[in-house]
Amino acid sequence: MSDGAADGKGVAVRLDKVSFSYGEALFAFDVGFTATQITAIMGPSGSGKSTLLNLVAGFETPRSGRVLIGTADVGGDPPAMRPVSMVFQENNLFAHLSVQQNVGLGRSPSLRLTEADHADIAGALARTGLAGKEKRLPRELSGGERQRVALARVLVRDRPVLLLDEPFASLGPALRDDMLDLVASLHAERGMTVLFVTHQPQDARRIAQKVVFLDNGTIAATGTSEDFFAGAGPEAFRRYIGAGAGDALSRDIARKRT
Ligand SMILES: Nc1ncnc2c1ncn2[C@@H]1O[C@H](COP(=O)(O)OP(=O)(O)OP(=O)(O)O)[C@@H](O)[C@H]1O
Repeated sequence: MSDGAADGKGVAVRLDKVSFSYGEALFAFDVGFTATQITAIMGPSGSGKSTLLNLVAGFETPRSGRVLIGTADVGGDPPAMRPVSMVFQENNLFAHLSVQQNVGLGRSPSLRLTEADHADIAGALARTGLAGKEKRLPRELSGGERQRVALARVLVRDRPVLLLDEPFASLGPALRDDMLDLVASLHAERGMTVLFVTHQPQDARRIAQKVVFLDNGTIAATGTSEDFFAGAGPEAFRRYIGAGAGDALSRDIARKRT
């Protein structure tokens, strides 16, 4: 792991004048993410949300600029060395490994696990509501349970930065709320810095303190989620979430304040 980014408690993440391209598609990111907060990353399809996460995770390398996690420039570190965990919309698990083994990978890529590791894995499985399902294969789980396994692995990996790339987008609304509440409570316990890509305004409002809004490969606006969802965010953001959604969210906030 890189210097300046201890396990556990979240550390700030900064993309310092980062430029990147996929052929014609250009990206310019200059943005900071506050330590120990949850920031929702929103924006139209193709605006660069996953690209931004991939630059932080190390799956992509900036053409110029620096990626800072804590005080460390991690630009030269491969993904496995970076102090981050990542959960995608799907395919987070190895199909041929049991739940317990998939979680164990968060501690040891070779699955050489100590008694203490096994105890931590059991604790993480219990914490995410998976006790009793240790021996199952991913195909023997529901979509929500598979994402719980991914979150259990995040717990045993215990890195200070968590990257979530639309992890619950394929789940129904009630289950999505359960999963978001689980993320919020894990965040309250561990205090990691969370970058949460979502298209769902209500999901961002439910758990995020900040919003970063992307448009066309750049950071179009940043602010608190309260301001964004109370209508003080930029016009482009209001257009993106739709006037109706914005009004409903404003009413919701007004109700909560009284
Ligand atoms: N591996 C790749 N090779 C070439 N182009 C890519 C690659 N990954 C993404 N792109 C392009 O880069 C742009 C940004 O993609 P990205 O996945 O970051 O957007 P996004 O905001 O996450 O979109 P969505 O909301 O649809 O998931 C898109 O135009 C996309 O086609």
